[in-house]
Amino acid sequence: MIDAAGLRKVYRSDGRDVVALDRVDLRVQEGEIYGVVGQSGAGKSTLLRCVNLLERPTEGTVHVDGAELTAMSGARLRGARRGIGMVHQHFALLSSRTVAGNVAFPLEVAGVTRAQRKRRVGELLELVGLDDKAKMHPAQLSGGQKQRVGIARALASRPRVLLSDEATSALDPETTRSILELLRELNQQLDLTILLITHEMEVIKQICDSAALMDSGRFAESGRVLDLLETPGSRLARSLFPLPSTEEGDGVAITCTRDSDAPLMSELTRRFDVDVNVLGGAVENIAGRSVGRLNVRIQGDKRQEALGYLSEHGVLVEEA
Ligand SMILES: Nc1ncnc2c1ncn2[C@@H]1O[C@H](COP(=O)(O)OP(=O)(O)OP(=O)(O)O)[C@@H](O)[C@H]1O
Repeated sequence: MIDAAGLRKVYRSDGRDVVALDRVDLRVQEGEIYGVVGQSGAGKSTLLRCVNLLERPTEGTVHVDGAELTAMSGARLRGARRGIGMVHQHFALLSSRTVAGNVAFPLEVAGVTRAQRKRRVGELLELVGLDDKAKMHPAQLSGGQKQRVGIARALASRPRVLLSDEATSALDPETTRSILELLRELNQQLDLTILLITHEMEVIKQICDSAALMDSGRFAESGRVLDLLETPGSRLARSLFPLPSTEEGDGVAITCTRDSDAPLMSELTRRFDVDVNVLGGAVENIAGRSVGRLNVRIQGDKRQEALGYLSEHGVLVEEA
């Protein structure tokens, strides 16, 4: 759905070049939620702005829904952009307009008739759970409600793709969760493809199917979240699901991302006559799946065979 290839963006600042994007390849499949996470200055906002051509990349191409945006300009580009909604960290609402007036704004710009606007605004406010707030002004709303207005406005022209620029960064944890749940519902109900940027691992954990870790204008890692969790040494996996640290130096970290019918631990002790000691760990819901990460100590003559057995059964085994 989104295919950006070889994206480079160089800004000229104070007489020197700043490379904000350094040959980034991004592929977001139709219907998925893709999160880009990284520290401040990593290039996340630049990437998002290059995807909808608010910023023209210095090099590289961007295709969205099969159309090459980098080959367009003027009215054609503005038309293509209607298929891409955007939500902002600080909501970007018009304070003089009501909630309904804010949501109607892009429809007015697009020349939609008054009757159609009214119907569409009603549908959109219902979709985001604000049908009783139509006549209020942004100043009368909570942060979460403002973001719901921002989301409704972004969906006004029925885009197939939604870009989210730190949509939950200004919100408290509980409101963040409810906005993320809303995004997940919209993704499923409307088959909406979502590309979001964030600096919060929780966002990736809660709703993303795929993710990339951005560092100095590049993707240090990218892929399906569950695949990354099964990738030895993945930084993203470690940040997503850190293992509780233990005093023991000989622990083995094991990560299990699939449901297993086999009682693996008791099988280990039976088959290989090893002692298994759980030093710490947790089970969390990540990308819609229960993922377990344990720090264990396995002792016995057949320790290596036991670890091999775990690997054969799809468990990621990382020795200290
Ligand atoms: N218009 C600009 N002119 C010059 N340099 C810029 C411009 N916009 C961004 N940069 C630089 O490009 C780099 C990437 O910035 P960008 O805003 O994309 O990072 P980010 O990961 O989104 O950071 P943050 O989370 O703080 O918004 C930074 O070094 C930044 O200073």
